[in-house]
Amino acid sequence: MSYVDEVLERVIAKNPAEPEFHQAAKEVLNSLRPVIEANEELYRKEALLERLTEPDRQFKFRVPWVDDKGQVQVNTGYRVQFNNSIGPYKGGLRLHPSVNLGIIKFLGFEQIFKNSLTGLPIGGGKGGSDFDPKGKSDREVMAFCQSFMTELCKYIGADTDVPAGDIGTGAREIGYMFGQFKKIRGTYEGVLTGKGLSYGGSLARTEATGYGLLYLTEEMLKCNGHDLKGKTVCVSGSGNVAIYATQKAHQLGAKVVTVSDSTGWVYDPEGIDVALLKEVKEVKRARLTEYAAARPSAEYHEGRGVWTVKCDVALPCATQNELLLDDAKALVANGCIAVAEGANMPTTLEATEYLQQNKVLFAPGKAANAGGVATSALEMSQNSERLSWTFEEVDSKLQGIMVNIFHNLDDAAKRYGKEGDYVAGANIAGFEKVAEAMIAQGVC
Ligand SMILES: NC(=O)C1=CN([C@@H]2O[C@H](COP(=O)(O)OP(=O)(O)OC[C@H]3O[C@@H](n4cnc5c(N)ncnc54)[C@H](O)[C@@H]3O)[C@@H](O)[C@H]2O)C=CC1
Ligand SMILES: O=C(O)CCC(=O)C(=O)O
Repeated sequence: MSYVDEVLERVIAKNPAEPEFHQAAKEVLNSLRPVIEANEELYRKEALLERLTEPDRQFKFRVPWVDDKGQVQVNTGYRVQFNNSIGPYKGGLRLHPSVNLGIIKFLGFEQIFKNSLTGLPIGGGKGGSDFDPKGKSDREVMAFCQSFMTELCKYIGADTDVPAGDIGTGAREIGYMFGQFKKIRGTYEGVLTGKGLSYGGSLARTEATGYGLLYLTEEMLKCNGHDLKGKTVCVSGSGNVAIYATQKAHQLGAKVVTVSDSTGWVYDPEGIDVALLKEVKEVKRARLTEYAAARPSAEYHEGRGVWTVKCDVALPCATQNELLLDDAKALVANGCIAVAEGANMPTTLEATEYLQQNKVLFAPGKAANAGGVATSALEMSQNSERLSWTFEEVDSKLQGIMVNIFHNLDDAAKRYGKEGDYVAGANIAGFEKVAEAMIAQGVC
């Protein structure tokens, strides 16, 4: 049996009932086969893949808090510190009822390679809780965040592990968590990123994941003889990533015609009105029905359906496994030329394979959405030097990082005879640096 197959079997046996983690491990290890085969003796002796697929450590803890009726509620908190061979653990905190250990492990595993691709010194980690901020009062969210941080603060620090936002964790939640960290630990340090601008946050971090997605997509299209300008784009989701992806797509001359949330989706043939979307989602925290009610050109549909709309470019920006094989077939049938993942692992393995077989340019999330964590690393740099950079300075560094990521993964794919396979390219380019650092640091 090949080394990759042995390790995949081991991952499944050792981590039962964690399908998302199995899926991420399969995607990465299968596409690393040519690299592993070229170095098999060394990697086997080093047990490199066994070490890479086993988190350094994982924390699971009780998060009790009191709701507005005086009732005690109990959630489960997680932090998985996956790999710190190239820098302190770095990765977001997801607050969503679906969160479990397997989901946090898939996200933490992906983060290792994504963070390596940024070219910045950050290792991979992820955390979160099954707490649902939806429908909770600000006081309830604060109570949860304070309780969550009361435990998490034992394991994190500016040079150890630096969490940030993800689904359900935005500026409000980061603020409450930062306040509690400071109160308990008594230090003022860059322990979280995505902070507010008045207390150490970086300009452009809010926009970074969505903007970065478009910078990479534009470069991928350009290098394949296409122009983003004039293209019709379908976006899914309507959170942080989706909003700023839509905004940047419009700035670059494309037209985004869809967005979605967990209950429905909007088709707006005149182009999504970003100011209205921000008002509905960021200010009112309301459903997309409110967007459709205020916008005469928009149609609202219940359920899923974004990928049935004819588009040139598809940007899944909601959550994992939201673009299925049938969706991929519909995109291909409608002439879609590119898919770039704003979310983490939004495309199933079967759908990815179908898109690639049908010559759709496919940029995987660990490359395409790396602008968020890259800008978080820029926030860490600013915190360390006690300075703040301008929006333009951060945005231009972000743009450079995203263009570089594309060329690095394009080169890596070519080096291993997989030209145009950006999934393989991203995994290989991300893996090479981490593998070298792990071997250089000995058995640890
Ligand atoms: N915020 C960031 O900087 C980064 C986020 N990501 C990824 O991007 C994705 C979106 O994250 P954010 O925009 O930050 O979160 P968010 O909480 O701001 O928005 C999430 C969006 O996804 C939608 N959504 C959630 N579950 C859904 C479901 N089952 N079906 C349809 N829609 C659903 C929500 O309605 C919301 O519109 C996630 O996969 C996250 O891991 C990746 C890199 C960085
Ligand atoms: O900004 C960060 O540290 C993490 C962003 C994130 O969670 C991700 O890249 O998926």
